[in-house]
Amino acid sequence: MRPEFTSPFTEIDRAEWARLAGETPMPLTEEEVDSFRGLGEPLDLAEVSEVYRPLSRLINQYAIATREMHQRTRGFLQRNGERQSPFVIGIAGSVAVGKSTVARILRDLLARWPETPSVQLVTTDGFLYPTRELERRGIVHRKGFPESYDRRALLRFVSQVKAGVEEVRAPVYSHLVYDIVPDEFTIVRQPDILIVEGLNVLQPASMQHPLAVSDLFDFSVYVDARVSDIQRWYRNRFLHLRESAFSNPRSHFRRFATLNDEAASAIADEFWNNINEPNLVENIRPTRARATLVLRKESDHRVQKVLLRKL
Ligand SMILES: Nc1ncnc2c1ncn2[C@@H]1O[C@H](COP(=O)(O)OP(=O)(O)O)[C@@H](O)[C@H]1O
Ligand SMILES: CC(C)(COP(=O)(O)O)[C@@H](O)C(=O)NCCC(=O)O
Repeated sequence: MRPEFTSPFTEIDRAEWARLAGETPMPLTEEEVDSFRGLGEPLDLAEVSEVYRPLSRLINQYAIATREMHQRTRGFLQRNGERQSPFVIGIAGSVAVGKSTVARILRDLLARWPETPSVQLVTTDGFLYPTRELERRGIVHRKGFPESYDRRALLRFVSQVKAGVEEVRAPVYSHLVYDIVPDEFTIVRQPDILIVEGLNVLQPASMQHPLAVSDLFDFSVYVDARVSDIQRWYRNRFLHLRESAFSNPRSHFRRFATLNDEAASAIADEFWNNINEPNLVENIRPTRARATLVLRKESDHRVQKVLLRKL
């Protein structure tokens, strides 16, 4: 008889999860929470305290345990002088699900633990091919799909940080001009924790790419929500961006700044239906089961359920 399929995750509801913060202090002020909040997200102190404080405690436990495992391995190899390699966290999920907010909160909370004062955050958009190269490959309308990234460069970058290279540079993407910024870099200098945030960070290895960046993660988070909710968040954010980013004369989307709600919603839905939802369904969501932990958001953006990998 075939064994029953069992979920690799333990499910924890919000109330139980909130209790798991234990004695972890709640160090953030209202102003700090404001500064992490993404456009259109109702993040507040209660959300940080009940969802992200327990998560920061759990990741701290993983970081301590991983450090000990590395020490034991170095002891076994009789290479005790070697440097401790950073703990690497991946954060995945759809466009407009709020990954950047989760990443910014974790960067701040994790840096408050005495074991990991230096936490650096990098988003994978810097590893998108520049528009010129997307054009050459005929994939301009596939931005955000796995093939639109220089996966080798991303893997090289994370490998070098993990190997303890003193200074490693990541290219920078501008949402405003919708392209890579020439000669601008984020410099990563031997952090205790590196957070890598992006749509496709949990993609598995393949014949063509035998090692994936996800193979270098010590912990990963998938930010999850219903597709219909994410579409609504995407549309609302697009409407909001008309008054801010799109009004900037340098914005790639400046032609949308003067559209009324109806016309702008139609454009947002077109982007969603042609690019972002297919990418979510075909590439991103299938990687959810590979995460260490899934944060499940309800339609008000609040996390109501946490899934933690048990196998
Ligand atoms: N067209 C745009 N112009 C300016 N900022 C944008 C644009 N699209 C997205 N952003 C910003 O870029 C960041 C990343 O967005 P996204 O990739 O959708 O991930 P997420 O919403 O999961 O953080 C967010 O802070 C978002 O507000
Ligand atoms: C830049 C992105 C591909 C996300 O990059 P990430 O940092 O998640 O790798 C995405 O936010 C985006 O702009 N997608 C293009 C389609 C759109 O504008 O909706």
